[in-house]
Amino acid sequence: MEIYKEFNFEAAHRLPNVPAGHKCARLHGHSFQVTLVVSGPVGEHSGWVMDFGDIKSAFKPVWEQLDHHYLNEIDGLDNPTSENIARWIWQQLKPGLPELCRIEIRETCTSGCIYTGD
Ligand SMILES: Nc1nc2c(c(=O)[nH]1)N=C([C@H](O)[C@H](O)COP(=O)(O)OP(=O)(O)OP(=O)(O)O)CN2
Ligand SMILES: [Zn+2]
Repeated sequence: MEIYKEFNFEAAHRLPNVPAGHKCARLHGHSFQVTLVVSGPVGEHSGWVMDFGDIKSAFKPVWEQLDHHYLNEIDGLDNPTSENIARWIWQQLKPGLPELCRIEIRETCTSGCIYTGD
């Protein structure tokens, strides 16, 4: 079964590799939304795949690096597209949360990406 936990972080970024004149080359900010999906069997006694609180605890040190930061300054995020943010979060989180199976990033109400670690 899959379970998920949703998070928000506020951050600024600019995209350095967009074509000349692209609006996203300018410094701007988003209220990013992150959904972390974890997969596993439902425990016979616990009745859950994992405590939602354990997902929150695992993400906390990663979230602290992102929230109210200028993403381009973070090591590994010099081109902070949604896709690269998802991959970066995956790299930070997967070793300590092996049950992680999907990350969804929403940059705006209409834009985002889904990453499954491929
Ligand atoms: N594949 C990607 N495309 C774009 C990314 C990205 O991370 N991956 N990022 C941006 C910008 O950061 C931009 O802030 C968000 O893009 P966009 O959806 O164009 O934002 P709008 O709110 O202006 O969208 P509208 O629906 O057109 O109002 C750009 N592209
Ligand atoms: Zn943006």
